[in-house]
Amino acid sequence: MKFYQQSRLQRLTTLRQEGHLDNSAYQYFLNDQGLTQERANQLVENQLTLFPLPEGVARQVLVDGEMHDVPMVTEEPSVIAAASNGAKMAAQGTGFQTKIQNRQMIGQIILENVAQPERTKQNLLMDKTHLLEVANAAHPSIVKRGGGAKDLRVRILGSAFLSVDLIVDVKQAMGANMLNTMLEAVASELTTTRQDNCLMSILSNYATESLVTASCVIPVSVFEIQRLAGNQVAAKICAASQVAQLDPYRAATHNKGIMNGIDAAVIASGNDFRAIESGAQAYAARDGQYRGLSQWHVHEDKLVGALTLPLPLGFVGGATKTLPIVQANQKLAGINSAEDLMRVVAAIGLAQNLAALKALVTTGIQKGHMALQAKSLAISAGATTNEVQWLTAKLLQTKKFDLRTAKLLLRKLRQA
Ligand SMILES: CC(C)(COP(=O)([O-])OP(=O)([O-])OC[C@H]1O[C@@H](n2cnc3c(N)ncnc32)[C@H](O)[C@@H]1OP(=O)([O-])[O-])[C@@H](O)C(=O)NCCC(=O)NCCSC(=O)C[C@@](C)(O)CC(=O)[O-]
Ligand SMILES: NC(=O)C1=CN([C@@H]2O[C@H](COP(=O)(O)OP(=O)(O)OC[C@H]3O[C@@H](n4cnc5c(N)ncnc54)[C@H](OP(=O)(O)O)[C@@H]3O)[C@@H](O)[C@H]2O)C=CC1
Repeated sequence: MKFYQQSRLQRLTTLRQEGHLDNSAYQYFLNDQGLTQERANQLVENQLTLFPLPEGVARQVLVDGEMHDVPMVTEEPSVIAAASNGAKMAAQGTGFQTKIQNRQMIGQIILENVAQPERTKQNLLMDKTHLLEVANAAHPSIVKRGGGAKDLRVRILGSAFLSVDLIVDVKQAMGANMLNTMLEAVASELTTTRQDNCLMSILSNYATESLVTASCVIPVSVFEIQRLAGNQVAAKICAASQVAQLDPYRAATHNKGIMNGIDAAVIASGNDFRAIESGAQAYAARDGQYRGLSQWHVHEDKLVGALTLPLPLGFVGGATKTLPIVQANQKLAGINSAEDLMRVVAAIGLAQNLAALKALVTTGIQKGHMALQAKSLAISAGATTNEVQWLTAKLLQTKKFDLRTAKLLLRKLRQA
């Protein structure tokens, strides 16, 4: 029986037997030892309750020669199936190859009312060594870990603003808090010793010093479907990716498909998904036009895809220790560092994109998506656990995926 056809308990047993869950992680998932109300009350303000979301796993995601089971948290049916589908197709070629271009965070101190921007810029740059020392003195523990402030750059914004950009090696953390501490120390130094007008200081989520690329090369024969030859499907996937380079209306949806996978994996990893979303969207508009983050082309008889985006993810810090499930997820995913996480999350984004594009240019999205969405429709219509399977099957038969039809069918079942 396929993994996704098994019951939840069977799936957990399979993962344990295959060695992907150790006993503590297995017990954690089995007994649903989620967040307690007490812990939640310590995490956010005015806490009322917990908001549960389903967590599933995309299986056998081949990244740099290693298989990963990637936990994904999402409310949307078909996302995890699509990620698994994309990963399966990629594994029939090279799997995903990844490259981390850098892993540093950028923070900004904004100066306002700068009378002589170019002169101030040069003065600040001359003071770079001292300012880096001030930054590092504000967070000495990261320096002991081999990280810390590494560079300082200055950009003139408009006629009277300057951005003093601090570049920090944050090691295994996402680094927002440590960066903000450093930035405020440097801002205070600028105000007191140089009388600069500091408007604000905060890290930038446009994390262009934390770029990662995932790519894959897949024989076009993998894409053969019904009447369409593999090379025809591959050509259509390339054409779809080209449209996302030309049209922001299509690019936004193309990128939503990528973020279906990325957000779900990022949430499961306990990272700040708003930070990742904002960085990815800014990067998509980096040359002044908003474009698709991934591109596909055919080379000889292979489909070649690549996705590059900023993924400043943390393996420690943030919610990675405060949400107990994150440690179980890290074990399940076989992730041991921030770099592992960046590679796997980028791969999931490309897998998700491939599955969506293939569906769009062949059967259309509704066939696969609605087959899985029908279950949600059945639940929305009020079906009980015992009725869901019957109603889902009926909806697929009628091919009418609306609430009215679902309610009507359910009423008929109950009257029978
Ligand atoms: C839905 C599928 C996967 C069906 O896929 P399929 O090809 O019709 O079915 P299949 O039975 O041949 O399955 C192929 C593989 O998919 C996986 N798979 C198949 N079913 C399951 C399942 N129940 N649970 C877990 N995994 C599943 C699994 O890996 C399976 O291989 P197998 O293990 O059988 O050898 C396919 O049609 C697909 O990938 N569609 C894309 C769906 C999608 O992208 N959904 C997101 C919502 S739409 C959206 O928000 C984004 C979008 C589309 O707008 C982005 C864009 O426009 O670019
Ligand atoms: N714009 C944004 O995106 C903003 C985001 N945030 C939030 O900030 C949080 C992330 O900030 P972050 O600074 O990462 O998290 P934390 O404040 O949790 O700090 C991480 C800490 O982990 C410790 N640590 C232990 N081992 C390591 C290691 N190997 N490498 C690096 N650090 C290690 C360090 O402390 P020590 O060395 O002292 O042990 C480090 O300061 C998220 O919750 C995010 O939502 C906050 C403000 C703005």
